[in-house]
Amino acid sequence: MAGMTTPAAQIVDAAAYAQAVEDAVQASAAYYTGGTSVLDDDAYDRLVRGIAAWEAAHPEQVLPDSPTGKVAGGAVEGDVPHTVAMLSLDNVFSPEEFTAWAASLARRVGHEAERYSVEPKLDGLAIAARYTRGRLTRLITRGDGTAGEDVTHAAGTVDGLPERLTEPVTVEVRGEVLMTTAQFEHANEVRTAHGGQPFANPRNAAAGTLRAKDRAYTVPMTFFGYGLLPLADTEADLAAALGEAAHSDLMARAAVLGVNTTATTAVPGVTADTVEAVLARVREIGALRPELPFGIDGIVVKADLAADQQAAGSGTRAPRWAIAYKLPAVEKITRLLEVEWNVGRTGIIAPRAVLAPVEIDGSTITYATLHNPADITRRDLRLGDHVMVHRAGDVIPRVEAPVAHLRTGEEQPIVFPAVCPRCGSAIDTGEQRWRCENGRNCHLVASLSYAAGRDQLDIEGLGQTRVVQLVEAGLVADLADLFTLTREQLLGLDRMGETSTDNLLAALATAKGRPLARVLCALGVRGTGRSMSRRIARHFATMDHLRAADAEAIQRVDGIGTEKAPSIVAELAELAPLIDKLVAAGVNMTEPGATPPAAPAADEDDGTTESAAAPAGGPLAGMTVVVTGAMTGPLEKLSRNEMNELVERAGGRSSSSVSKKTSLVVAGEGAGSKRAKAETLGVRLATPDEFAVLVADLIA
Ligand SMILES: NC(=O)c1ccc[n+]([C@@H]2O[C@H](COP(=O)([O-])OP(=O)(O)OC[C@H]3O[C@@H](n4cnc5c(N)ncnc54)[C@H](O)[C@@H]3O)[C@@H](O)[C@H]2O)c1
Ligand SMILES: [Zn+2]
Repeated sequence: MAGMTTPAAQIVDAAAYAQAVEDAVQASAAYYTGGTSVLDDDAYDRLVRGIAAWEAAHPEQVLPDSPTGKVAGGAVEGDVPHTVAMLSLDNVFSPEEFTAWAASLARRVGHEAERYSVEPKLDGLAIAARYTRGRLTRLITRGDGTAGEDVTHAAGTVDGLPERLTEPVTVEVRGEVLMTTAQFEHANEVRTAHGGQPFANPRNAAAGTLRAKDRAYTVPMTFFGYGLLPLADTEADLAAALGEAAHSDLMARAAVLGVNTTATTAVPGVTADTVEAVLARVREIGALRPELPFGIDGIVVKADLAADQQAAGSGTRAPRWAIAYKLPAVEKITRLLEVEWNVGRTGIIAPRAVLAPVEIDGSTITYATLHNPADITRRDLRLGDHVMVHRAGDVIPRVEAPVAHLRTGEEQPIVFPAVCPRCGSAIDTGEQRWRCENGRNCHLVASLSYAAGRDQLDIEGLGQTRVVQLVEAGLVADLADLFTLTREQLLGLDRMGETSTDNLLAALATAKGRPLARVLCALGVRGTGRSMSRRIARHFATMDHLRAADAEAIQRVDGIGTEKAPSIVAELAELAPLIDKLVAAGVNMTEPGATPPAAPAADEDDGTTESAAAPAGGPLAGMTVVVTGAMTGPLEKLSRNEMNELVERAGGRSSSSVSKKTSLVVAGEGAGSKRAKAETLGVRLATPDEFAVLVADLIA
């Protein structure tokens, strides 16, 4: 995440400068008040950088309305004066820029900052909550920094901002009001049900909702505190204590008072003693960002000690003792050109948005997921809409919502298919995700290619082209047909010589002996992927035991809940004829090394029985292992899936994320954030070679 400072907009003359100032002020006003800016953050930042560059070259022409150097770009006002100014933050975009900032802070303070506090930069809006003798009496927005707007009407709709503190103290709590992803989805659902336009993203939704009065409905938001300070009538001892406390102590104090803080999240505020430690934490928070249930746009680093903060002081726009380390923007506005309906290997018909190409965090995005038809309706999307597109990490990009006030009236409704776009069969619309009634047979090529893939039955020589050939020749109508192919049938195909025929037959014979976990995965039971298939196979040991299980018994498998269990039962029922056919063709239906679960005793029906199938011993017994980076040495040829299988064969549990519960991280070359996280958490690390020694008996 180095050096992605937004390039400046090019401003060529005074007229363009004046226009840019007007545009920026307008966008800012919309952004902070109603949540309807026509610019995404990147476009806004580019504009402001262009304005700043022009002003640096033409200092005598700076317009009084210019957004530079002002809180909220000077675009908002308020009438409730703040006790202490509520400022913005300056930004850095790279480790180098952060290091330079830390050095400049050291020069101001006279020594290096004693300690830093490192917190996520929550992407909502700042608010001051005043408590009088423990009761919430006033809510005020940041406004222009000196005075804000009274939004006390929102009290009671913000989770984490209690109406009463646990102690009868008089204090001001500052923090961010935002909508979690779930709250945002809910807000748009409620809003569109009331005939309103959906909000483009959670931040806009929070801004619009906080200021709205007298709405027919309320939608919840969430508060995270990041400041605690005295008010004019705060008791003197408490006022003095708050003024001298380190930021980290104030946060602990806020939590004790009952205020929500980042301590409750996957990215709690921490302290760090050195610039290196700060940067390590920045990397960790950046890596966790795609998984967080709320938006963050960076990391805030503060001098932790009150003395250091006082020595550094504040400017008019931002304090000098804190800095925002910005992460790349994950949202851009672009146009929705078309919606495609694609049939997947299990017959699911999924809508996909075709977008005007847009660059987000270094990648050009042209497609985004639209989930399902109900989701399209809920978001009130139309063809031709400007849409906010979200993309974080490796997660598939998604359309958040239309930027509804940019509509021209030319937008067209999205037409849902009446029949399967692939085979013309009827569509089962009974569930959120629509499905072709032809099921797995609709897109047979996709389902067979998947089943033959490396992490499933691993049938060498059976690539997509060959699958198409077999299907078109009418030799294969389902997965089981593969295993009854004859030499003559194969030799009759184009480009199939003696050697390739023998090789394919040998590969099919090998595939018949794969463990149950691989067979389950190849069947493509909806709602189960590779690791879930392994857990199910280990738990039940044989297909017969699995097929005999009801929803309750399936719920005993780690990670299967009340929702998933019945759908797995239904899937297995649907697959029964195919499974019978596979058995008849001689395909293995057992999991080596696993033992079937004992019938539950009459007195233990609490559903918490541990899997009896896990091998009792093994070199990794009781350990949770994460594999990251490229494998080398004896493990070089193993895919990530095969590494996870190896971990489980050795009695361990494989996991993809590092936490305090992780026992071991196998870190190969190129391991990044997971290794960093293991190091900060003190989790044991092993190289691929060291790990190979540990499990030597299993890889012979
Ligand atoms: N799209 C638009 O039209 C538009 C218009 C104006 C501004 N913006 C965006 O807003 C940003 C600038 O806004 P800003 O002045 O609010 O500043 P900022 O968002 O860069 O930083 C200051 C704010 O960070 C927040 N914050 C979150 N977590 C915090 C923590 N742990 N500690 C302290 N503060 C924390 C506070 O609300 C604080 O006011 C830019 O990124 C810009 O792109 C966009
Ligand atoms: Zn179909």
